[in-house]
Amino acid sequence: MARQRLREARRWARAGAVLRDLQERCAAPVERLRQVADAMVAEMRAGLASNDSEGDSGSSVLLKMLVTYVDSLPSGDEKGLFYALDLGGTNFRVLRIQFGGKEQRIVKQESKTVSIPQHLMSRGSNELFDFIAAALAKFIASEGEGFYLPEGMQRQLGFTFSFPVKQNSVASGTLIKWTKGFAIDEMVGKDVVAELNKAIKRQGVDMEVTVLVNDTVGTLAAGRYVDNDTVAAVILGTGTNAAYIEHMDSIPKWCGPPPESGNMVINMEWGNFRSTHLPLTEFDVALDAESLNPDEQIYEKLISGMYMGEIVRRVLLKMAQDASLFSDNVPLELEVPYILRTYHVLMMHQDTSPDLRTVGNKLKEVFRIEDTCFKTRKLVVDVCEVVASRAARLAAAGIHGILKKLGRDVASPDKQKTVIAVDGGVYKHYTFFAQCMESTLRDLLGEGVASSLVIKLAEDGSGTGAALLSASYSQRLQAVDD
Ligand SMILES: Nc1ncnc2c1ncn2[C@@H]1O[C@H](COP(=O)(O)OP(=O)(O)O)[C@@H](O)[C@H]1O
Ligand SMILES: O=P(O)(O)OC[C@H]1O[C@@H](O)[C@H](O)[C@@H](O)[C@@H]1O
Repeated sequence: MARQRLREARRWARAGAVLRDLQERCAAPVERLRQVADAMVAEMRAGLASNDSEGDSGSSVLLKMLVTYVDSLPSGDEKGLFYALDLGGTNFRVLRIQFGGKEQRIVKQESKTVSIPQHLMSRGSNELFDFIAAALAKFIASEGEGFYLPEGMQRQLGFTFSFPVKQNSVASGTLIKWTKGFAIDEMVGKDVVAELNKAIKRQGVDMEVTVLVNDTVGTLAAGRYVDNDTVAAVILGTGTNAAYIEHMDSIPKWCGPPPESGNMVINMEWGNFRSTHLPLTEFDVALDAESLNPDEQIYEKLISGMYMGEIVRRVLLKMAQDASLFSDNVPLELEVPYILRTYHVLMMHQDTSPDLRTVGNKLKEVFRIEDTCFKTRKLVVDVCEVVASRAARLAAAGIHGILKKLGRDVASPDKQKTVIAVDGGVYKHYTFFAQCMESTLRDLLGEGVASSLVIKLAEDGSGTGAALLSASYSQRLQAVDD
């Protein structure tokens, strides 16, 4: 018995050592976050100055700081029926909105979400776009009461594409590289609007793509539609990214006449950020090496939904191997990459039951680990907390970087309000993450400055924003034709 207790004590000591090491390596104190924010600003400047950032995925510049050709955001006067197609990392959505101008704003809106079959993420581009166009055709066929298309008008579509694109105009652009779980090699370098248009034609649908935007740009447009003080948008979903409104005189790589507004929305593609100040662990290094895009999107792999669950799994696997945390043999499912979703992590992390019953159920459901004791469940929660806290704090540092670049990290004499629109399944559903990110931002800014900063959920903003931009740019084209 005594030997058994000794063995037991040693096991817990080893498991505890893995946790303490993780806590040390994931530590993101405020001073380190300030260094991350400063590094983000430096990379923003580099991406705005370097032309090679726009082109190939092999460019030396970390942040592509992509010019979006969106130089003016919705005025609120948008009128008419517009469609949007929002292709994200996990789902895609089709939506239609009847805009009623300044007074009526959004008169009616309908949408349908479709999860993207895993196999379509790595097959041919025709299969992916035919699948999307077929869903779009079906959705258009269900257009009912309350949506009015003027006689002879073609239906118009805003296309939100949540991957890095080199824009050639507001309505066309070529795929620079895939990220998250996509890997359709033959599509890299192709014009994504041309691919969609061909698939729409194959469906016999008469529709024109009037804008191509990143989901951060769509979210920014949607944020601005409800609050004129919106200056940036952040996505914390399957992947992560940010867009913001830059002044033309701060974009050295821009050549040609400046747009009338004097502003340009920049798609930062901040997921590709990296810095020696980022707290990386052996688990992050191994995850990156075994990912679809090794050595890329390092910041994204630390903070977004596709990866948080996988990091937690890797830590639990080490605890199982080094300390026989769950039993003498390692459960087979614990070795399966990406079997643990961020969705599971938030469910376990936010378990308030006295015996952590939800944690026990998730361990059973995902890894077929039965009869865990409270101490084991508590350790699992502690691992979730470390991974989610690091992610949320690093996201706050990124936002602090944008505020610094815009000079909005200091108190303004007129107490100017700054709004940042945020969307994505992690921010929307992972309450602890959102709260930790916002409290970290307050620590970084200080209460004075933080009191004029608003972080606002722009629910499904990327699709709404794409429809809005489709409306505002087609009206702009109309004005030019008249
Ligand atoms: N309750 C939840 N429901 C759906 N996704 C969630 C939830 N909680 C966290 N997530 C995470 O959010 C990500 C999906 O983000 P979302 O913005 O919905 O899709 P997309 O990235 O395709 O735009 C996934 O990585 C998922 O793990
Ligand atoms: O909405 P999602 O799928 O989480 O995408 C967020 C970001 O994911 C990144 O991987 C893409 O490079 C960005 O373009 C995108 O904005």
